[in-house]
Amino acid sequence: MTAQIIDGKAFAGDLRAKVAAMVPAFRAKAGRAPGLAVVLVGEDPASQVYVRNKHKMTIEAGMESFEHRLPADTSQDALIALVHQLNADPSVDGILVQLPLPRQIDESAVLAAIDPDKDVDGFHVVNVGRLSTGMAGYVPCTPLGCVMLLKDRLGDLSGKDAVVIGRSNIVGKPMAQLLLAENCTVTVAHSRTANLPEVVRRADIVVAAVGRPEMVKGDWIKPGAIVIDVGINRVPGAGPGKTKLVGDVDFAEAVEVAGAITPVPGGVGPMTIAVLLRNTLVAAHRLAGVPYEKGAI
Ligand SMILES: Nc1nc(=O)c2c([nH]1)NC[C@@H]1CN(c3ccc(C(=O)N[C@@H](CCC(=O)O)C(=O)O)cc3)C=[N+]21
Repeated sequence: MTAQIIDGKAFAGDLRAKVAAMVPAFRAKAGRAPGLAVVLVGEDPASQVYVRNKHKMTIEAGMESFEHRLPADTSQDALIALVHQLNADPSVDGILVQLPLPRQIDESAVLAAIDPDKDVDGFHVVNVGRLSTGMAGYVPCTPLGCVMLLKDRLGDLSGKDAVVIGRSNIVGKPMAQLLLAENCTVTVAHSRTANLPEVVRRADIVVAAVGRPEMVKGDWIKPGAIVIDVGINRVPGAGPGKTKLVGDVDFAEAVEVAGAITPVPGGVGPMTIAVLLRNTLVAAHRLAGVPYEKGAI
């Protein structure tokens, strides 16, 4: 049996269209567009591509995009001063500080400076706490996008065995919290997990978020399982000087065993930006006091 390919790019396109469709009504009620501020420190080429795409898609959704590009040698105090300015700016509903940050800057200090009610990335400890205690807050975009793909495929996730490979604050841990909230039985595996292939073989749902190219092999997958590949790894491609993107899952092998699988690229990646716009729309409603129908998107 060959797995169904989960088209994250198409799903993300639909989600962005739904967000865009809700913007005019928000504008009419609030008298302004939702606004997203993105802060990029330094010149990392991959980060620049991502920030450019995000800007384009924010505009396409009818929202305001505020870009702040700072030099690589920016001080922590200067960055935090900008965050405070964005916290106070009534035209800004969402603030995203692109990670990773240069060495001289303490990431946790910067994230802590963001107003939790503008923290559309869901990285502030207040939102981490809200997620883990079941309160309404902002949920990190990548794991929320993964859950949307899973629910679209499976409907109710109750009672499913889920294995999350990776324990980062950005994907692994919030992913585990979200799956728990969906009544999955959740295992979080990581680099010290004993018998990882065996652990993964138990799972109805596998989420791979470790950043190791093609680590998860086909014979680790239970036949029919749903495989969500969060990895985006650039590796040498066909021919000199060429590169290609691969996930954390050996796609060619896993596609022969899984029930459904996300490709890389075109799987989870595009969902991240779509959910960012969705979170910004929600933040705009909350901050402007415009009612937002829970679960509208
Ligand atoms: N504060 C913060 N929030 C983030 O959400 C954040 C961040 N920092 N730092 C960097 C990572 C990376 N990230 C991606 C978003 C979209 C794609 C994406 O759309 N990928 C496409 C295309 C990939 C390509 O062609 O390069 C795909 O997988 O199909 C990938 C990666 C968000 N990040």
